[in-house]
Amino acid sequence: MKKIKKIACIGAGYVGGPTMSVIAQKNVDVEVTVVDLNVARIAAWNDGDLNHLPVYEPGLDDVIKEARGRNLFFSTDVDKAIKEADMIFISVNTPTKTYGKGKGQAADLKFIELCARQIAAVATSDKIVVEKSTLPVRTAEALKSILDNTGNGVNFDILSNPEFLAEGTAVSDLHNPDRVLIGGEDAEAIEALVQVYEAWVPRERILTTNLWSSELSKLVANAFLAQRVSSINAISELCEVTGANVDEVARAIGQDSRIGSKFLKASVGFGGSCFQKDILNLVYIARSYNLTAVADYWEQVISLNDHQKSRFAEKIIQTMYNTVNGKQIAFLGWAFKKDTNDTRESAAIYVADHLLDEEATVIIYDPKVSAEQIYKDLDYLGTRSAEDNRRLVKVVESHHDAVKGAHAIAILTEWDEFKGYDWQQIKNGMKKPSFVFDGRKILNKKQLVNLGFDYYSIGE
Ligand SMILES: NC(=O)C1=CN([C@@H]2O[C@H](COP(=O)(O)OP(=O)(O)OC[C@H]3O[C@@H](n4cnc5c(N)ncnc54)[C@H](O)[C@@H]3O)[C@@H](O)[C@H]2O)C=CC1
Ligand SMILES: O=C(O)[C@H]1O[C@H](OP(=O)(O)OP(=O)(O)OC[C@H]2O[C@@H](n3ccc(=O)[nH]c3=O)[C@H](O)[C@@H]2O)[C@H](O)[C@@H](O)[C@@H]1O
Repeated sequence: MKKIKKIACIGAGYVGGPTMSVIAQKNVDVEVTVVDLNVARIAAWNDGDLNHLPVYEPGLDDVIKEARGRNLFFSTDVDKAIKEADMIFISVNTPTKTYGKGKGQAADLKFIELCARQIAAVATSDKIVVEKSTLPVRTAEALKSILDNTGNGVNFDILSNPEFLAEGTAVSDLHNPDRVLIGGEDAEAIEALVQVYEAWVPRERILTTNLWSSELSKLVANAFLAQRVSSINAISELCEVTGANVDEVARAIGQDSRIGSKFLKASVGFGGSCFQKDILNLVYIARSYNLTAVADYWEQVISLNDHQKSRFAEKIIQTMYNTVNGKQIAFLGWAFKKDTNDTRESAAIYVADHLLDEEATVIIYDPKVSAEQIYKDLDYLGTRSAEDNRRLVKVVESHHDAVKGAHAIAILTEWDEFKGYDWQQIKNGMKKPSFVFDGRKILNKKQLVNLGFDYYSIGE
């Protein structure tokens, strides 16, 4: 059995960076090199100041401190890393297509294909190629075809090893995964990857399947998780009109061990780079096999999520006497969830866009997201000019500056620090009546009502 000595990973993003760091941390005798075309990103991974890492994840700095320079390296020299490695992870982005056939639904595989072509062109020895990115089922077939037809006669084994980490808890998810999934055809290649994970993951948690089950399971896992959020969010609207409380309903149903208590927190809507993208991908695959009922079923998870985001924005407008024009609305949080600086598909972007259409002034504070990123997110929508976004939106460095003189506060991310603020002091500095719209259900309703806030929380 061949023991892996050198690993390369193409793509130093939210998955490639943390995943490879932990693999290196736990496999001291394996040299791990993470490569990326993005020079600034690699420079940030190599930065001596660990506060400058390109990905913010609790605990990641300690892992990097331990492994970087020992057996973990970050580089822009993709060819060299490919050439030297026995095993190559592909962890590049697979966004939703924005053009051509499948636009708005299918996964854009151009980055994956580029990696395959580069591996094929450069490799001079046998490689195990591991799909770490989330991919449509049967992508391995395409990869194999590119590698075998343009390669230098070397042997490529393809494995699927989707990643299940969640952002904000990436390091603990990687240290202690519910399961590791490996799909493949070649027993030796599978065993080589099993050995890498066995350095810290108990063998019974490493599942091996055929390639197609592994690729599909990743899309299905995300679809089921997102479906739970949309299901509870659908119930949150029903709670608001019936007098039920969605947290109480979630607790009551979650105690049923068949239902389970996790992922039942009603919110302003799910975000993140993957849930929507992966469901759209699943829908596209189902449609391409003419499975209309299956596609329609999963598409509803996204429709409900869109509804939840716009419903929250509408609630703010209606409650504030049907106009927010010129009113100052403080946003606490911009990231798609707490403990990450990632803003991709964050509900905050869409809620802000809706309010800006009504000419509200939005003042944003997020502990980890930069002003540059926030403007980039809004400009990307193309709803209004960059100039108008800067006229209507201010990004501030402290929550004090966001809430001072505000007509309303909207909670868009569940950062823990928001709970500990001096809400009496906040109230004193706000316009009256002072509204709070809690899109994350993190504040103490009784306390806020006692302080005289007009408090709205989803699902109550
Ligand atoms: N973000 C997450 O929490 C999770 C993401 N995934 C999946 O993992 C994959 C990667 O996601 P992220 O890490 O979030 O993406 P990302 O966008 O943060 O990172 C991808 C990186 O790949 C680089 N890249 C693209 N093409 C390249 C090439 N030809 N050569 C070298 N570098 C190249 C990009 O410059 C970028 O830095 C996606 O398929 C995603 O669906 C899976 C589980 C969790
Ligand atoms: O493929 C991926 O990218 C990853 O997608 C999700 O991870 P992530 O998006 O990082 O974060 P989650 O904790 O799943 O949250 C997703 C969104 O749902 C929201 N959410 C989650 C749970 C909940 O009960 N309610 C709720 O509104 C979160 O606030 C967030 O906006 C999955 O949980 C990971 O297993 C998967 O690897």
